[in-house]
Amino acid sequence: MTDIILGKNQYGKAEVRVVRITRDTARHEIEDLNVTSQLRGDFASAHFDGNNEHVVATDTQKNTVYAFAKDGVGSPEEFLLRLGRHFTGEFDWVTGGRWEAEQYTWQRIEGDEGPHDHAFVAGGTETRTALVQIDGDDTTVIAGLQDLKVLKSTQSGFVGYPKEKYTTLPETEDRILATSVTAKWRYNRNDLDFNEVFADVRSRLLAGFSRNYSYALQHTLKEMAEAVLEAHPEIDEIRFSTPNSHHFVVDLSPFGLENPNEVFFAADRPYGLIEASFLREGADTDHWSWSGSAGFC
Ligand SMILES: O=c1[nH]c(=O)c2[nH]c(=O)[nH]c2[nH]1
Repeated sequence: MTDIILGKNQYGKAEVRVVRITRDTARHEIEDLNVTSQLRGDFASAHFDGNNEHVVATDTQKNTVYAFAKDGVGSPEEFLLRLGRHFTGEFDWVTGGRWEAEQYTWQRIEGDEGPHDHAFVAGGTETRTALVQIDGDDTTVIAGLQDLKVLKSTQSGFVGYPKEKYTTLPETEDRILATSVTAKWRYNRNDLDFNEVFADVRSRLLAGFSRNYSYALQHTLKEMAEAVLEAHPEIDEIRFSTPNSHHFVVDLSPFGLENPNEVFFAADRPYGLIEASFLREGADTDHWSWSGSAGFC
């Protein structure tokens, strides 16, 4: 018999879809989440002995998500912290875990008499994300957003790159810059008003994107990161994954027409993929809490 030991493992229920309507008044609130709960700890006997006495069923984890939603969500970060503290507090052998959520954006429909009380429209492509990682006494919260589509129609260029035998790209000092931002930022505290900080980070990301001339998407990411890290000492690090959604000027000369950056072909692929992390000086460049977050360098 080959000796086998158990390496890293975690388990739980993935993608629990929960919609919480707060209906204390006629003006309803909606919170729409996709929650994943994964436990880590001593689960060797389940893997080696067929003994499930430590296995808090994934079905139980799913039910806990729905039961906790009865008390309200509040913010995805707080909701995940409640779940994580519950599982690590309730079961001695659960020493940590990973709790992750996406929150979908719903906005009130503008009705005849202003914002509607209980009718909503999906808020475009953007999704808010949250992650809570617990390892023993360490709890780390990472907030984020994905698929936030932004574009500026001028004040962007790309020049000065190496020209060699495979280079055909012409330099430009006036192009469209467009991307779909996926960003995640790591907090150094857990006692925050997460909704308030999220709203402010989002608006600073947009301000950073739009503020200055862009020499490259790389340069603009640094502007966005700086806007966030300067204003939020409770954030140690922000990571980006951003496709450069190329817009090519269409050659209209065959039709005898000029095209001074007015008509573009919006290519969906291939796209440049620009990823970068920015940290407060002295922060941990490889913090353990990023483990399992795919799609970032
Ligand atoms: O903002 C850009 N960054 C690049 O790295 C790059 N490369 C490229 O071909 N175009 C661009 N644009």
